[in-house]
Amino acid sequence: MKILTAAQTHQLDQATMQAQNITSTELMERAAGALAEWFYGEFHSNEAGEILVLCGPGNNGGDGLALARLLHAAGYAVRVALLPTEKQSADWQHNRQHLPAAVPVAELAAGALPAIAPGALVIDALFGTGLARPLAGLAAAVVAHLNQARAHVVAVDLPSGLLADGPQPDPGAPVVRASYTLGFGLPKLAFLLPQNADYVGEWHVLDIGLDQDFIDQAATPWHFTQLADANVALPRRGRFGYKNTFGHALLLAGSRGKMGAAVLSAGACLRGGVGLLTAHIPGVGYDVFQTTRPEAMCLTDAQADFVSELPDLGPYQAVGIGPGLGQADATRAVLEELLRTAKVPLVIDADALNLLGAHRELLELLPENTVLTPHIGEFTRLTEKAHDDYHRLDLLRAFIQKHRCVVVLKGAYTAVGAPDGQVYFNSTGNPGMGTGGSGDVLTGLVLALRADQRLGPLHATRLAVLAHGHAGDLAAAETGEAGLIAGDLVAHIGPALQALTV
Ligand SMILES: NC(=O)C1=CN([C@@H]2O[C@H](COP(=O)(O)OP(=O)(O)OC[C@H]3O[C@@H](n4cnc5c(N)ncnc54)[C@H](OP(=O)(O)O)[C@@H]3O)[C@@H](O)[C@H]2O)[C@H](O)CC1
Ligand SMILES: [K+]
Repeated sequence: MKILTAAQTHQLDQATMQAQNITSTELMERAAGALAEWFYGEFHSNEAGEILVLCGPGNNGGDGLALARLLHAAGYAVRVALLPTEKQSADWQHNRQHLPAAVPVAELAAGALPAIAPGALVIDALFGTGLARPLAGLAAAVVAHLNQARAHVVAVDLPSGLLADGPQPDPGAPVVRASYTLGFGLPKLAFLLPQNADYVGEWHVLDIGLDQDFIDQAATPWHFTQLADANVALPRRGRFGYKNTFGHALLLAGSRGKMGAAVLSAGACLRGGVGLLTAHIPGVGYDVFQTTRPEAMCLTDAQADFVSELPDLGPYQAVGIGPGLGQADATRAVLEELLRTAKVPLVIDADALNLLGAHRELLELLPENTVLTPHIGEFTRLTEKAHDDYHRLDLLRAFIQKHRCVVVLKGAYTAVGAPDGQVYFNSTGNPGMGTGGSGDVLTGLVLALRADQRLGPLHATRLAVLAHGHAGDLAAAETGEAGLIAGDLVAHIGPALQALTV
């Protein structure tokens, strides 16, 4: 699914009207209908209490007026408060005229803002994608008043005051803190960034039949990967597939006290469908590794406590390095030798990323399409401290294009960046996955899919991220989010991949 800018969204509206030969009023009616359907499912008219609809002067306010009419017709108690302005959009006027007289309407005024009881339902239809500048004056006062009220706010299209696609020009200007945000057609970039989470709340995208041809042709670096995405499905295993098709992977992992990372990562690689797995680990880990992962082969390093040797890479179709590795100088040398000599896909995580961050000259050695899987802290060590989430995305795009690699920037909506600068946000996963070892599991899964000879680098990585999150969702359904541990992720990789197989 693509993510478009506010400007592209306006063009998409126009293209939809043209292609489907409908008026903007009809499109607004569809939007309001979709909003109302969501409401019927979420809040029963007997329990909703009186719903306050705050309407701005543009089409966002028009959506609010149309929704107020539909909710009133469906038996909800509704009142409307209008932001006074000199001009209103044509569809606003149409929907104002069609609002039944039985719905109370008031104009918002500075000294007389409407009383909002705690827990009341409020629909925020003040501003959407037409926001042209930070909120000030009466509009800002209304939003501040609303945020203080501790109401349940449902934002239409965007929380008012928030830009769809870029940072706030005035961080001091107020933005509605919504419990729910209901967008149309496609998610917005703003929905996916942690800095906006308190404004956006739980978001949903409602289908209003927007023109697919326009969407297909629209240029954007931003995408949203969902379970149903055909581009990231796992091909079924042919009856005559054999171990070589699925590859022989090498995993360099573990150090004294961190052998669990190697065990978890190896487990994920095996459950990810790799043909064969060999782990190269420090001597200290031999017993624990062979006992817990009898399906894998095991090479032990001359050093007991850390990895100091690179084995012959001849037999392998992909190499992963990093989980639990430590940052010994001899380990840095192994990483350097790997980068200089590997002819097969590489997956780099955890302490191997920290070594890259501490020795940035090594970044020049990264083979094309190497997969790096940093969390935000590790990414900062590779680049610089971002001043906000949008800046971090700029840094991500600059990094992937410069180094021609695939970066998995881990977070609530993990972003997979490709060497051509395209970025794919992941939709699966839950907060229970913020637990030790979760990243090691992802590394093992990416490694398995990079070893799979049927998948390209981006396909393998996006699929691994999607399946990892889905495994987390399947696991959390059994354990709850708090009880989720990384081993549960490993146990659910099989069913998660099964669900993604075509
Ligand atoms: N496909 C869709 O997404 C559909 C979206 N719809 C809805 O339409 C809005 C976008 O409507 P638009 O009229 O373009 O914009 P807004 O309603 O968000 O706001 C425009 C008006 O607000 C004024 N404005 C802008 N910024 C400020 C501000 N900081 N303070 C005060 N006033 C502001 C602006 O006035 P100008 O002076 O800038 O001209 C406009 O009056 C979208 O979000 C959806 O909700 C359609 O209903 C259906 C399809
Ligand atoms: K809004």
